[in-house]
Amino acid sequence: MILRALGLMSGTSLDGLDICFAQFEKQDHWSFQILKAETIPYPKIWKDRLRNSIHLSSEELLELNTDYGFYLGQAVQRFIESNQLKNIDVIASHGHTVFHQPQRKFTLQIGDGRAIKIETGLPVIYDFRTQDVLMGGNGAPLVPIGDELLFSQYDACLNLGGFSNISLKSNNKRIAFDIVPVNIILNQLVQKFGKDYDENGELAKEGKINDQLLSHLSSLHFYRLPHPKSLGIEWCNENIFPSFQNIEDLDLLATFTEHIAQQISQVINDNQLKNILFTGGGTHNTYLIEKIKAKTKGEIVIPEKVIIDYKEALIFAFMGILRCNNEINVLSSATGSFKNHSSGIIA
Ligand SMILES: Nc1ncnc2c1ncn2[C@@H]1O[C@H](COP(=O)(O)OP(=O)(O)OP(=O)(O)O)[C@@H](O)[C@H]1O
Ligand SMILES: CC(=O)N[C@H]1[C@@H]2OC[C@@H](O2)[C@@H](O)[C@@H]1O[C@H](C)C(=O)O
Repeated sequence: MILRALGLMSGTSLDGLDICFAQFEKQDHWSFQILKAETIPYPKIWKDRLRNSIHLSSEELLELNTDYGFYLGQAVQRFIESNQLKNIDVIASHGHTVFHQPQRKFTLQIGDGRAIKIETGLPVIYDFRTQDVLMGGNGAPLVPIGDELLFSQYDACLNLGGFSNISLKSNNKRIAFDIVPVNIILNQLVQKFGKDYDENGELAKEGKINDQLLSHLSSLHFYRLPHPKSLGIEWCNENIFPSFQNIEDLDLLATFTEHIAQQISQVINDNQLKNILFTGGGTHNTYLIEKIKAKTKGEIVIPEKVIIDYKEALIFAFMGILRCNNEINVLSSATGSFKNHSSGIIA
């Protein structure tokens, strides 16, 4: 049986809405094919509205939830029409994360799925994280189910986004954890040069590594903690940015790029990973990738661009398909909930 789904993903960097249209087939195991994928850049108004969402009153937030749902619905309807897509079984929408406090048992991804259904007339699955949080889990990471069922040929899958995270098999269980902040720091450092990101690590290449800062960064407690563990901007504000005083910007870039490469290669080497799939925007940073390759014995697999840029949206599309079949789409070994489950509200 062949099933086709549209996955919608709004990443932490607010560059735009990732849409991935893919088909999935289950024989003895699941396989996929990406048919069309696109990032729709957010207009300034939407970037501002989403960035400001944490400061809204309850009423304003409810209004944003509705407005953003219709925005998503219209964006995906335009995508369907302009690409003349047919035979779509389901739309799976991650939404935009506003709050995420699993310890207090709530997480909020806005963008009402019912509005997407009204705009498109298609079945929609949304709100993938809440059920896991209610079941004692962290509501994240969810992507490991896709790593397990669609990318099992790799020892591990590593994402280089705002933060770097990895999922891998350990004692027959898929575990996942954050490794080190990546673009959330690099992007901030290059702002002084009037850039959004350090293209191919060109600026980092020009700087000199500051050994004292490098050894301070390596000594941070987080890196010695066992999994599961995750990082957030609050951790960077407390532990990373204050150590950047009185050091040249180019040297900071060089040192932090080296730090990222060291932490990632240590995880690869410690877990004796033989082949690791790299995805997420940071995979385009050739200088960073060269550094990681130089420090590891494992094979760093760089897939085609569409997988680098759309793997998360692809996996959300896949989670939608699993949900339609009432199959498990969240792994408790990755999120910490009390059992595997099939999550997402069906609009
Ligand atoms: N050629 C390049 N050189 C260096 N960095 C790049 C390049 N292309 C993209 N990037 C980095 O990738 C980032 C976008 O990555 P991605 O879309 O995976 O982030 P995200 O979706 O916000 O992350 P997350 O998975 O944390 O939500 C850019 O902000 C930039 O830092
Ligand atoms: C709450 C939330 O939106 N978390 C995101 C975020 O962006 C990256 C990281 O933090 C990851 O844990 C998660 O998304 C990915 C897609 C996941 O759940 O696997």
